[in-house]
Amino acid sequence: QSGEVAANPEQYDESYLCPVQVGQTTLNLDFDTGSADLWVFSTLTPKSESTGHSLYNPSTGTKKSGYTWDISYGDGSGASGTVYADKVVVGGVTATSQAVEAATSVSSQFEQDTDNDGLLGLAFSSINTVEPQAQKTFFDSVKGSLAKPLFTADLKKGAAGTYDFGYIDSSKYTGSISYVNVNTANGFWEFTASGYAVGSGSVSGSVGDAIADTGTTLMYLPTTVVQAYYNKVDSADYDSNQGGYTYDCSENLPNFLISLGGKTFTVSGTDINFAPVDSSGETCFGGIQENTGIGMSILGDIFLKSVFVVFDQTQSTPRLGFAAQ
Ligand SMILES: O=C(CN1CCCCC1)Nc1ccc2c(c1)OCO2
Repeated sequence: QSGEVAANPEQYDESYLCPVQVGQTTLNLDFDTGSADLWVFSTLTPKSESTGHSLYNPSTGTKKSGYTWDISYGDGSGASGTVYADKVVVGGVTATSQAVEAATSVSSQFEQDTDNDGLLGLAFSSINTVEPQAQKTFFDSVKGSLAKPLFTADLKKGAAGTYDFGYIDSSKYTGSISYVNVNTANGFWEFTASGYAVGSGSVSGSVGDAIADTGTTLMYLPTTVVQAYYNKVDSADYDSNQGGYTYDCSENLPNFLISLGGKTFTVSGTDINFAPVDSSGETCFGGIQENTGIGMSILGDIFLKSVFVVFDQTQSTPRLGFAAQ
């Protein structure tokens, strides 16, 4: 089988939500290549936490007795609950007995984002949080039945993009796809990014160890790289109250160039201009921030909306393919 699903941006492209049939209900889920749990708001979630969300009703599923899950994300958000097996359909691709993690508790960030009805993890199943037995991601559940064991991400700035499962749609990118090998030891789509440049010119240095993470809004890079970037933005400075680099919204940001698999990709300065820090619209928060404390760089949506990405398990070593879109 193969299929295509829309990826609809929230305000400021904070995250992208995709319609997914879970049991007999369609939910809008955040496809997250940085985690491996498929969890949903449910009729088991306290009403005080689930108002405004679409809810999965586990009555259509088969309860996995004694199974629980509990996930915490890098931004401090999290959720936990119990586990059911049920039908999950994404863009016409069907997992007939997918582990569906029903939330019995969610953190305030999820409670407040009423567009988001849960997450569909697309990292490696080795980091799934279900106890006493880790469960397969949706991709792992359907991989064997896909025309090709791969999926692609084509996210866009302020417009609906797509995730495709089982095929590469050559109309969604330009030029050739350049591939890098993935290290799955940490359960992420992790690879080594090469040189970078600020503004224009030839790339140099090295961004290094990085993950492709559709569930993270921004780009988190080494301090040296981030300082080199904001040195080219006159009004920029690190604002500890905001927890990152801010600048005058009126200032034009330089492009950021990064070399992956021997090909240089350009993230436009307009894409790096993330959002105002408050309703006055005077000061803006940058889409490139420091990776301090994370342990690797994260190429999140700010980067991914500039490229077409292939998450490829056609070979014994998984690969990431990047092309300009
Ligand atoms: O937490 C996430 C992504 N997460 C995906 C699931 C929804 C909530 C956001 N990313 C992240 C990962 C590491 C970080 C970070 C953010 O901020 C600083 O370090």
